[in-house]
Amino acid sequence: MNLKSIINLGTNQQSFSSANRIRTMNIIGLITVAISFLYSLNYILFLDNPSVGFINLGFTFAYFVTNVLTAKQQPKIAKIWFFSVLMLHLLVCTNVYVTNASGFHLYYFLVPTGAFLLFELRERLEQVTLSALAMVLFFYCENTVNEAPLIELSAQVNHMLYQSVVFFTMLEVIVVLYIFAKQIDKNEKQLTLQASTDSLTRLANRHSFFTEGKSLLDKAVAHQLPFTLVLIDLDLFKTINDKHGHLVGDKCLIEVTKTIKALCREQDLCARIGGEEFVIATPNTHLHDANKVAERMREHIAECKIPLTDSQNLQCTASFGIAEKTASAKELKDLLMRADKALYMAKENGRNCVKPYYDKAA
Ligand SMILES: Nc1nc2c(ncn2[C@@H]2O[C@H](COP(=O)(O)OP(=O)(O)OP(=O)(O)O)[C@@H](O)[C@H]2O)c(=O)[nH]1
Repeated sequence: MNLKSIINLGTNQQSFSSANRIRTMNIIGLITVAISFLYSLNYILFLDNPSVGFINLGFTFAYFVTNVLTAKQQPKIAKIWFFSVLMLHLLVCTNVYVTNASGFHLYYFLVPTGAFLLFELRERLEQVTLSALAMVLFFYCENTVNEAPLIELSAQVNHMLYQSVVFFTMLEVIVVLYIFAKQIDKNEKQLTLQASTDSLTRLANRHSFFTEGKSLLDKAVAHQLPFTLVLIDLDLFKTINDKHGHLVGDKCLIEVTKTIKALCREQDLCARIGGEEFVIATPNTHLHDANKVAERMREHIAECKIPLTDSQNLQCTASFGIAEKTASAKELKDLLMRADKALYMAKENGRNCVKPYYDKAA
């Protein structure tokens, strides 16, 4: 089991944001285990106090239980357990091992930050209760003097410990914020992708086509470059759905997408703008060139075989309407209207053919 799979423990079957929180809990759990272990070694090896070192190893093990609980799909219990162990540990450190001059109780600052970042938004009670408890315990530790600490520390060592607490607190805050900033960035990218992509074919959706297509067309107009729209509509698709079912219909759409994509260039914008309607925006392309590509696409679609059974295949065809940008059609909606008129002619002409729209004014 590598580090990545340990970090991902318990994230199966969780929603995207819950999985992120669990992952972060696992990372914090492991970091805390490491820090607590280092302190244990410090007590045993450098401060010559094995009993405190071994008590601390017990806390180290307790922190590790957090990761076991998340692995067992108990994320909420794992988080409550982690913060409870942390707060008890800090109390023991400050009021049993040493004194508040060590600054151990400053670690209580991590509790509200951690609780609000790690618990789900709906787990308000847990967030508020743990934060309030951390505040109470911080002030309790700050205002009580441990008269009989298990380890007597010099002012210099206390100062060193105090600095190490501040260092690790800052480090943990930085790591947590970094992880969350990365997750937010990843979530934003995923949401943007979902909002602009058709889930079945993974092509750009209607909304995305109108924004990206407009920008491509505007560039073509500004630089006086050719620009052509190819509108594609599967023939008698309703019959395919009715005869073979929607799943076969979906397979058909996926196969047609693959065929179209394979014949598109990098700069072409391919989108699914309706149920069985696709559009390709082809920058830097004249009508006659787009016509050739569309003709090739039509042939490839008609040759495409969608397996129904071991011995039976389904073949479908598509009709094409093409329109080029002209002086009288410089808007995406004008071009789409013209391509749609040409497509209507293709359907009228018996389907499975390509029809260009000729601008009479041109
Ligand atoms: N399987 C499947 N079918 C869809 C999807 N979106 C739309 N459809 C179907 O596509 C069919 C479109 O039918 P029509 O608009 O009548 O067109 P057509 O049967 O292709 O006829 P022509 O365009 O005249 O050749 C309808 O039956 C819709 O239910 C989808 O995502 N998956």
